[in-house]
Amino acid sequence: MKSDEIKDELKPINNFIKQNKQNKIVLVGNPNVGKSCIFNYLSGMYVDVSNFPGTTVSITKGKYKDYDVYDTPGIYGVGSFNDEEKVARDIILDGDIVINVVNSLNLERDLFLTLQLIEMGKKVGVILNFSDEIKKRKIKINVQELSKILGVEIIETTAIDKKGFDKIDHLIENARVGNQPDEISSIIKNFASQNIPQAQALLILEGDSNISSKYKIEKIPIEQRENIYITRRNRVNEIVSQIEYEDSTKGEIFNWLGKISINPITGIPLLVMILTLVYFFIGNFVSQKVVNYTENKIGKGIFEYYTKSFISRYTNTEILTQLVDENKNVIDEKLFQFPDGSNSNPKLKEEFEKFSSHNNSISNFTFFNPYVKLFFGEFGVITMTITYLLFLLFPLVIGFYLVMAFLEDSGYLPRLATMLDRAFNKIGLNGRAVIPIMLGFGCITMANITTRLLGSEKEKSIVTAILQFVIPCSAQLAVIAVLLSGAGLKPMLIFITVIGSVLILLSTILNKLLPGESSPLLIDLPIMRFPRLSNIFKKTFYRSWGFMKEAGFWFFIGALGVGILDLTGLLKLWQDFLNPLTVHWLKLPKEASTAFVMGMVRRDFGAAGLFDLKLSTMQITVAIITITLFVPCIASFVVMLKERGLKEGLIIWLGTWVTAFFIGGLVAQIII
Ligand SMILES: Nc1nc2c(ncn2[C@@H]2O[C@H](COP(=O)(O)OP(=O)(O)OP(=O)(O)O)[C@@H](O)[C@H]2O)c(=O)[nH]1
Ligand SMILES: [Mg+2]
Repeated sequence: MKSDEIKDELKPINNFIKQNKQNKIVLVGNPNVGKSCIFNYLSGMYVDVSNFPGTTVSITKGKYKDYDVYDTPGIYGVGSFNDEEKVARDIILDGDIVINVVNSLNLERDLFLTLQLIEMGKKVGVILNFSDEIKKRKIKINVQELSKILGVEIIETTAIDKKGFDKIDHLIENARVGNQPDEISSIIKNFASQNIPQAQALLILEGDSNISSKYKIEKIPIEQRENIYITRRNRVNEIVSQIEYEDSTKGEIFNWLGKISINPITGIPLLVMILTLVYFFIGNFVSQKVVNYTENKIGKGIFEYYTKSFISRYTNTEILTQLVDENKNVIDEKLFQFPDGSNSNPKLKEEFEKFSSHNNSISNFTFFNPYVKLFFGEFGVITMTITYLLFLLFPLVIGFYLVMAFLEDSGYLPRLATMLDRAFNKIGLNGRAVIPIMLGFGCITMANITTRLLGSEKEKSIVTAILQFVIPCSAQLAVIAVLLSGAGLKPMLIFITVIGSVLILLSTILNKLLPGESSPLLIDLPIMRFPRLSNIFKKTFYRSWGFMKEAGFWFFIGALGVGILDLTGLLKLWQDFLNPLTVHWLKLPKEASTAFVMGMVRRDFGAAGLFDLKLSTMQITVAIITITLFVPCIASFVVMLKERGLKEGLIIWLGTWVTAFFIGGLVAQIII
């Protein structure tokens, strides 16, 4: 039906409404929520009821006691986007009482309209329909609390069985103007002086051109409308998380957790607690126990040992094998030299194999041929990369995705995003950015890829920069924690202050400089519950595998790149260039620059290289600041180039070098 036809069709209704002094009740709701079922009951008339959204496309009028009752087409909002909306809008504006029918299963969706009706200043009563369905699904809605929050009367019904219909009279008699959110009422007040009723004023603000032209108001900027929508959407999320939960003791506890997780005052301490638990799981269990085993026993002890032994048969090799006790003290060691490969000296080879077959033996292979070294040496493209990828990174990535899937499916992550949304808005992001940033504490490469879920290019750029500059990955965090552990509180405070300031400065500047808009947080808040484990495992598996498939190759490319830099002497040159800066500006021993350059291969190498140096407390502080700010590991650099393009990637990369040395040096000049 075209809108003109509808207008024509409405004329008689409008005329009729004007003549009629009786109270007008309008049934309003999203499509397929049971309005016509209720209308049929009230009016005793038959209106087509079907399980297909959009069954009612025009207005039907009936009588109930002294009231005129109108059935309207299903709408998602009062406005003028389509014909159904226009028809419904006119009737709503004219009605005395709005009975808003809501599908209890779809509160996140339906309450959006409820809030709008209340904000219009209409007398509203709410029917929560589909009670049978929510009972089946063991969902509970705290109706009293919802009624208190909205400030209107609410009843529960099952329209197909006419259950709860005995309370409809009570609902009609008690329909009233609900609670008005401050944000909206203050904007609407401006219109009051122009004699525009509240409902019309709201619609004008929401960009309804029919109404604004009627009142001769100029076009309202689009931001205004978006602002209202976002505020309303966020309010719906907050409300739903407060009143909906699983019908069990467990459900009530989870509902309570959901409630406190969304309010910053209780949510931040809860976040700290959750992060502590995550730290114990990832930091203690996965990266200490699991990775220790996979990296040292399987990666180095089996994979690298056999690969290198095999290679050593054919090329000039020196092997230092040490036997160690539980405390890693060397109890015995032997040096085996095979200038022509071990195959040419079977006796010594046998001796080596026997000696190194001890349980607690560690063998260090030195290859002299530069190409063999490039692929199989200490930082060999094949040996190190495979150990690193499969036996260190893979378990860690699984651990991180597991935690994220758990937080996501329990309903916590969307609430965290909602809670942090306001703070993130200040730096040009929305709450969703919390996901890549949290993943960054695991692996920056993994987080780089996850920036794809952000809404706009601007957000992607800002988060990528934050990840590269200020977020230490888990490998680095471990080293930072060790370095800080003996150093006391002061270095830690300096570290956090400096890194925090860089974070705020960086994101504020980028938010100002980068063109484009950040997208609003449109997120549905699911019920808080204990997640289904099978779902979590499935998610974790697909994500981890997907990551390895996507990023694995780039780790090889990165390692090859650094290997070639090393072979050609460029790495040394770079190190020599950094030496004076390190000594005079950062006030660190010159060997620290080796640690920095090694940080390009793997960020933790960089930090680990610092263990061997004798550093004062303040030098430690400078070193960990520099290393945190400093270039990402080569794999994350390559993946960043792929995600963000050559230009942006290189700018960020160079930016991190300059910032790291500038800020690190500045701190050094002040505190050392
Ligand atoms: N299980 C269950 N089904 C219901 C309930 N109320 C309505 N239905 C079913 O939901 C479908 C839609 O009902 P309608 O009354 O046509 O909904 P409506 O809001 O008028 O729909 P539109 O006119 O399309 O916007 C029908 O199949 C009804 O049988 C309820 O309380 N429980
Ligand atoms: Mg209908």
